[in-house]
Amino acid sequence: MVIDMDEKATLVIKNISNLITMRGPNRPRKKEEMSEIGLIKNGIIAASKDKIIYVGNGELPKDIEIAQDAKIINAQGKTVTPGLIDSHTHLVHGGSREYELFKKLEGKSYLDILNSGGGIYDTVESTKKASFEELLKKAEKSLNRMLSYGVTTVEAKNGYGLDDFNTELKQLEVIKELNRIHPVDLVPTFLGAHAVPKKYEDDVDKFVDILITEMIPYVSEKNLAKFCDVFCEKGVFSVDQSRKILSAAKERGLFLKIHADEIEPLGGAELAAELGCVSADHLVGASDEGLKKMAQNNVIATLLPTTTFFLQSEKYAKARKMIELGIPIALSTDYNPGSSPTENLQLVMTFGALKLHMNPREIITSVTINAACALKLEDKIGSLEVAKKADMAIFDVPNIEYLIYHFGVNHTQTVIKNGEVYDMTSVS
Ligand SMILES: N=CN[C@@H](CCC(=O)O)C(=O)O
Ligand SMILES: [Zn+2]
Repeated sequence: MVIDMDEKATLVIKNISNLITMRGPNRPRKKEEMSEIGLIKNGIIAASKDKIIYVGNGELPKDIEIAQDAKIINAQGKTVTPGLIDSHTHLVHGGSREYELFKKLEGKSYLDILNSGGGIYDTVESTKKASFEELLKKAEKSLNRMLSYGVTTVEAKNGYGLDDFNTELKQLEVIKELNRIHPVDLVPTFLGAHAVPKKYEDDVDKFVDILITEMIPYVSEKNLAKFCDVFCEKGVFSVDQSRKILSAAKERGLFLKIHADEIEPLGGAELAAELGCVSADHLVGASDEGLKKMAQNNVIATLLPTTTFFLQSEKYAKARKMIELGIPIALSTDYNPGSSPTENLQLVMTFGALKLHMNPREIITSVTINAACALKLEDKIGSLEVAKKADMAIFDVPNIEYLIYHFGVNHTQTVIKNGEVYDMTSVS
């Protein structure tokens, strides 16, 4: 192991029964690489403030000095992983949509509800009404919950203002403020094209034009987002409209994501490949041709199995086929008030096994290094290696298989974010 000897250790985690390092290249892992998790038995890891300075097994080398006030954690019987990364969320929104669940149970589909003016439009109304402070407090509560599940970095989208640009900006400002005050790092995504505003129903191209000429230039100038995203779906934004929006964002220096083929096979996967999107998300209906193109163009597939579950769809994304084709996979909660009202990434990992038939090592890869790649943060996070951020989760489980198997509960014992220690035993 490489050692950085200039810094004193301020945190040492020792006797780690299973240390999952995810060491390896800082790029998306695919095929068999997705099963290489860099497991160290009886591991030890040291950090100096917010950076990792040693990763190995047994004892620390003699030449690493331990600071007098260093925190020493004994992780005998525990499993340590890189801090988990939730790379697709709609964290900031007003209200909730519990009534919609029961409409779905009566047989209404997600798109039926949306097209009859409910769904996303309902959350748009609640988000418009909510003050900055109210949105901040609500999102902060969710972020605390995410941290408690071992999550240390979260992507967050706007998208509940639509043509009301001030509401979209309010959400992006909430994300910015949370990033400042909360230990979890947030990555902002501009999702102005989340649904067609009622006012532009008969002239969607007019709204696309506003996105391209007004909203995207403003967001990029003010540095309010790192990514741009579009809900490319039948009855929402077409492939052509999505292409226009994403191309304009790319020209302005934003990285691209796309909600692609969530329900219908529209050609979103093909578009992601054509435009060089960093990730294409959902993909339940993606065509085989689209998947092949994604593999050829190194587009990450962000899969959201709790959404498919909550929408009661029988068909899940074809994760095994994607892995076989060489598409790197990330797994995420898609936390949102309509189709995935959960902050629990550990639950998503269980669904990765039960519904996507991924093995435990592939699942860990999908919520660490591949999720880091989906946020273009692979140089800083996603694996436990010298010089990377001291972001880690200590789970009270004997192995990663157990973490996935004993489901619906929180296994986190401690979260380390930027070298700071957060005890989670009281919240689990
Ligand atoms: N599909 C579009 N957007 C979200 C759902 C948002 C909502 O229903 O509020 C998703 O990723 O599932
Ligand atoms: Zn989404």
